[in-house]
Amino acid sequence: MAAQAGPLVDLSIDNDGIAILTMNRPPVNSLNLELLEEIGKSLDEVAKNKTKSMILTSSSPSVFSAGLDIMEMYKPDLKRAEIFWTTLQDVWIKLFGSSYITAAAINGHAPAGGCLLSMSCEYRVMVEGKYTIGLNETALGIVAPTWFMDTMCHTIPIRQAEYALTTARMFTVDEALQVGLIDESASDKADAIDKCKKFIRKFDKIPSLARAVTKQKIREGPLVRLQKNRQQDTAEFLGFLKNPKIQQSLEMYIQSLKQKAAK
Ligand SMILES: CCCCCCCCCCCC/C=C/CC(=O)SCCNC(=O)CCNC(=O)[C@H](O)C(C)(C)COP(=O)(O)OP(=O)(O)OC[C@H]1O[C@@H](n2cnc3c(N)ncnc32)[C@H](O)[C@@H]1OP(=O)(O)O
Repeated sequence: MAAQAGPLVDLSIDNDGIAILTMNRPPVNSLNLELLEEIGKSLDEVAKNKTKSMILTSSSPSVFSAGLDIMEMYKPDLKRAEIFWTTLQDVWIKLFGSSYITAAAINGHAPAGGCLLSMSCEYRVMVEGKYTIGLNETALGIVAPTWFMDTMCHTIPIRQAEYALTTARMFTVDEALQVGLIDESASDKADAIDKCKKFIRKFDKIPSLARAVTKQKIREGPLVRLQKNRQQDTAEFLGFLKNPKIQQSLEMYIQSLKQKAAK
């Protein structure tokens, strides 16, 4: 993978007071420990500055995020893997549980962890094109953690979520729109950001405390479930990494990605 140039995230505040958080880890914004740490710090910054809303997007022209960095899971140093996993949990808790308004301008592919980040926002606009979005873990021979599943069940009907999760379904933009996995499509990134801003402006006349408490209450179930089971969730992840069959599946998957990239 190409060497990193520049910061892993960019956090800017526009004239309307909306924070734009841009992931910037070329080539595909795969979520390694350092990127997750930077996303976490930016989410803290947005919360601390009492910014009213945030739009999550990517600097890549074709990938929102490729999900978790497979190299964090392949033959890992277990101490780092533990920190990696707890950092991912923290990012999800901060984003899914945030009191400020969140929207994702999905300007490219959003598999697995990329889909999770976007589903953790309150609104999703995806750029039209040959991009796909979904939780594809079972195709890799791995099982999405319960909180990934909860997040999907919070986004689309449970029957559709079960079908999508078990079949590792990657949705096209039109299919995602039809099932409600995304809320709108857009012609390009600028249009996606505009549409996210239009969503954010819907709250101009809604008292912010009432909005925030309502959001937190409706999201309470999945959040409490992870908070109560964090250690077990981490232990399951580490146990999974120690399983030779899983390591073999990951190795084959990495090879297939590399072969595809070399074509
Ligand atoms: C059995 C019971 C167990 C019970 C307990 C379970 C508990 C454990 C839970 C564990 C859960 C773990 C959860 C994981 C969630 C994830 O997020 S896994 C990651 C899944 N992601 C993917 O599958 C995406 C793979 N990537 C792609 O499909 C494509 O790259 C793309 C569509 C995103 C973009 O395509 P394109 O623009 O054509 O780029 P490429 O040429 O494919 O890639 C460029 C470059 O990037 C490397 N790469 C791509 N994705 C990743 C990644 N996710 N991680 C690391 N690296 C990645 C790719 O290999 C290329 O590298 P090189 O240039 O060849 O070096």
